[in-house]
Amino acid sequence: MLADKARSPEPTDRAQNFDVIDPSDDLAADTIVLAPGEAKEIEILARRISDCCGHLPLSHPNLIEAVEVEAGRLPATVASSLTRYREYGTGSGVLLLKGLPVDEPLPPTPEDGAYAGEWTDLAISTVTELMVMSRLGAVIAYADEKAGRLVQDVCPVRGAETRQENTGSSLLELHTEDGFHPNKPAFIGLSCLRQDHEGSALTVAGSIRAVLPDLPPQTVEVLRRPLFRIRLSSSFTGGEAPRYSSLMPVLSGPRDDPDMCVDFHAMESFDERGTRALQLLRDHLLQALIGVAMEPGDLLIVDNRLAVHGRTGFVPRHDGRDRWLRRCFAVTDIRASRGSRPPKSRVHEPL
Ligand SMILES: O=C(O)CCC(=O)C(=O)O
Ligand SMILES: [Fe+2]
Repeated sequence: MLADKARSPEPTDRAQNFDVIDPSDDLAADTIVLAPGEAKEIEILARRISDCCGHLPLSHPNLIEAVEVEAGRLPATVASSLTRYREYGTGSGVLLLKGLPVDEPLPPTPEDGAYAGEWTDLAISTVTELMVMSRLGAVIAYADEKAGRLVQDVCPVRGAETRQENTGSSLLELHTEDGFHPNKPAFIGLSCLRQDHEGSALTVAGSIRAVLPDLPPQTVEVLRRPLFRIRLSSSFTGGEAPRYSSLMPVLSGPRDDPDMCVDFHAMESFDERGTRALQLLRDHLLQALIGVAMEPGDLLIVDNRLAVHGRTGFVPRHDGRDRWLRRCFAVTDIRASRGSRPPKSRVHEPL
């Protein structure tokens, strides 16, 4: 549903909010709400993994294998919705699972953006996310980013408020995750451990499927040309001199159901038509954004080939109870990246 233009935020609000958001209606078709009994079943699977493999690091191949075996035992409703999502995607480009089991009591939200305890302290949510993502592909990470952790913390860090990274708390611009990476994730899982204090932060997403019919044909033609490049995220370069992807198109693949790779903060075109086409694509995506106020037990899975995502701004308090999501990536072809990973490792070597 489109927001009333008359209610569009004033320019000063733009640092915190996207113009068009409807948090509720549009996502109902792409939301699975688990019954308490199903959550319990998943919790039992997760405990089984922490019992057998709690002594292993999370990225150990034996642990990943055990996760994939248990993922085969997920409740049928969850498993079949994940199979359908993997095969066909959704119009919104996301799937939202609600009511997943969570760890209790929860430790304080990490102050520095990375949980310092053992993964077994958060065994239920960690293994649950890994099992779900394993039904969509092979879970992977990047050594360059977040210390190569398979399940990463997403929480506000003092001093990083305005950074275009998930450690920030002002508006996070729409982006394909790691769009500059030759082996970018196909799916991103964002699970919620703790909501922001005001319950106002929305994870937003916009799908090419939602906007393609309305994009002018000449804009689509420009977006299909390799006129664009993406600056590597500062989480990859660690603040060193900027590095860029090679030139790429924004849209690729079949004309009636293309893939999209775009980043409205870090992508540029040297061609004026490219710059205009990017702006028009963003305008259309803003009109089609869905927003989710992530609550504990939610897992939002973004199809990174179909949809961009971002986040509205929020105000952290740094009191140990700030917003806390956990992120996990999956690729559909693990063999494709074998040259960039050590043997048996799911963690990509630095770019
Ligand atoms: O904080 C959010 O809701 C999204 C953050 C994000 O884009 C990410 O972690 O990749
Ligand atoms: Fe992201």
